[in-house]
Amino acid sequence: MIGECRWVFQCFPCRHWVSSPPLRPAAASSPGSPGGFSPTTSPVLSPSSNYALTLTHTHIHIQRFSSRPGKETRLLLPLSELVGCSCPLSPAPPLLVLYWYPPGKRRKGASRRRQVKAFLAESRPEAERWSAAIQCLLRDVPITADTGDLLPRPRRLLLLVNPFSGKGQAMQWCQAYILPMIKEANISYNLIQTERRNHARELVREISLPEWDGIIIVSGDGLMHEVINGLMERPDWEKAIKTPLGILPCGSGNALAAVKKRDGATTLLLNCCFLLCRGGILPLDVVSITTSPSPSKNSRAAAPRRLFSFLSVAWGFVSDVDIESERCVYRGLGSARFTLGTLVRIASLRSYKGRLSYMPPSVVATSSNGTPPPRRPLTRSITEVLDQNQNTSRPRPHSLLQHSSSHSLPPKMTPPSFSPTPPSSPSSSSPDSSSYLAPRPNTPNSTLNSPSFQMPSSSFNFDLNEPAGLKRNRPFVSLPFDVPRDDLLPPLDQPLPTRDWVTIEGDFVLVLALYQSHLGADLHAAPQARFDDGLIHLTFVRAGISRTTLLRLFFAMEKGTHHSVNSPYVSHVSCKAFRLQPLSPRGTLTVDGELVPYGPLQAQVGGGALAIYSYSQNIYSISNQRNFVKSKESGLKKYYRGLIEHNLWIFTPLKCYQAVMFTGNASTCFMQEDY
Ligand SMILES: Nc1ncnc2c1ncn2[C@@H]1O[C@H](COP(=O)(O)OP(=O)(O)OP(=O)(O)O)[C@@H](O)[C@H]1O
Repeated sequence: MIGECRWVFQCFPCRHWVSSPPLRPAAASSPGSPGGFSPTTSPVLSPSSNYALTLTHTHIHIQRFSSRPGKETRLLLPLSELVGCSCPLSPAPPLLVLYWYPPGKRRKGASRRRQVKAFLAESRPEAERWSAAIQCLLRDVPITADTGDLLPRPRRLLLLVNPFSGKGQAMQWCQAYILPMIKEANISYNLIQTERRNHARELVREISLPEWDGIIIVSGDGLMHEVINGLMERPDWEKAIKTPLGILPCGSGNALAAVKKRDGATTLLLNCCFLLCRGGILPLDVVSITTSPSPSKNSRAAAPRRLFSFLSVAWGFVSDVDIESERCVYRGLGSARFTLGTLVRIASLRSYKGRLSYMPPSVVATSSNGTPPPRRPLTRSITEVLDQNQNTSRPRPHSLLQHSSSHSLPPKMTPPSFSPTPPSSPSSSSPDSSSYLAPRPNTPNSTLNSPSFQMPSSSFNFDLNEPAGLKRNRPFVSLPFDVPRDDLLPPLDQPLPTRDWVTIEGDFVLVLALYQSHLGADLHAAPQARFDDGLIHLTFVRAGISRTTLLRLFFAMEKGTHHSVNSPYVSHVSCKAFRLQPLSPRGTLTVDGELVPYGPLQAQVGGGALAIYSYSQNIYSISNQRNFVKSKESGLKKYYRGLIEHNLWIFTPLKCYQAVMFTGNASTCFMQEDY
């Protein structure tokens, strides 16, 4: 690509430039130019401030010449750290202005630092050609002879700002960080402040989507949830859901935007804004959720509700903390509200009766031609296991459903006992029933053999058969448009299939289904999760866990090391679909942190069929690139050698600039006045 444009940008060998006559300083400092250079900030031309610039696919190579031999300096400016460039309009001098955001030093709270470098070109067309070439490289557009004329149009983004998210600083942060960077990246935008709950949802239901290259949520995860559901409520949902969405984190949880624990709030924001400007887009799983009907007098509303989720379903401890800490008194604390809420809830720990069923991923693994393989006949292996169990003198399971009370920790258990046959109905799980399923730690589709799993207290039955639920034959929820059906799930009020499902019943402290790696900026709750891995990552904690272990679990979750917390009460499994049936009369259920009607709920991951595209990028790759540039090898020589050896460096000088570099102060001042 770069090779093609050699003739566009005349190539001068460095020797030629060095011998060229000295530059005239007047043009750059002419008073009254839009740049607004004041006499104090005028660039001072001196032989020591002459630069040669070279553009490659990956870097801008800046060489500073000196009249004293051996005093030349070089700077490699990775394009991956550049947010954009510009060429101020006439009558400003012919400048090439680069907006550079190198990552901060590796210490807590370090942020990208904004640096502006401005170079004076020989003529305006040259400065414009440089600017066009750099913009093309930043947007992965091939450089051609017409590059200057055929620059892709600037991206247009719709920014939706919730002024009340987090500590209520979203608009302030917009002005201070987001809008300046977006302008520097040559992005045009419309900013709308939401006025009420569901405002964003209504907006995205109505807007003309082709006008926008993306919708950016400047808020917490709640607004993202609204936007996704607004898109899914459109008649053209299939196309609408492909609209790139981005989140610039200004909420208190900021799970989707979370990248690194050590990032402070504004650091995270700057990193996300930078990635947004660079436009990396990744697919993101969407999970289809069916909840119980809202408790409403309206009979039409008495059908199960369908909604779409990008982050989590929580029941028990996690949803309690989330909802309780939303009170005004906690709000001002920002993300610390979750820490305080956790401590308060641990002090008064509750447990809830319920039944959790899930379908392990192996059941729906697709064959090479894309069709699901025939389901494995699990019943056979169950029978085998049951036969084995009948021959052993194992104790019978002792259900806790009778003697544990909701909203309180169960009393000390009597030793567990096990029974060989599965329960056929919820009532059969009583201790008096003789039909129990023996725990089967090694059944093929069970995750009981996962390292994190150990047989817990006697409070759970493991059941691959459907525990009969309510058999009312209510018609399934009618959807506004033909949104995709859940192919792995029957309607919520009908029993689950009798095979392929694992069911756990008993007292839970929490059930958390997460499809992203983070539950909050500092809760790395599913470290194995990837944006589009097509999996739901379930964590459930059973009653009986001590407060200390629970606290240890949450502390470990901050670093994502909680899978190594060894407790028989804690389990981590992955699945494609799950159903949760709370049996305690009261409790809270949240989807993406938003309260949903309390009652049975089921979910299925959309996989490739239902994926939104999120403006995000693996930030690690960017930092790795930087590490490579600043690798332990010191000195540019070694770096060049490394690049050449790795075939990454294409040294194609486009133009050796006769340029003036402003001092740090002058260029900063220029940029501030330019806004
Ligand atoms: N102008 C508004 N006034 C009141 N509520 C709003 C407004 N705009 C959006 N909302 C609602 O506020 C709720 C919380 O917003 P959001 O999730 O974005 O912030 P947060 O709760 O601080 O962040 P997080 O979800 O990351 O903890 C959402 O349910 C959203 O629907």
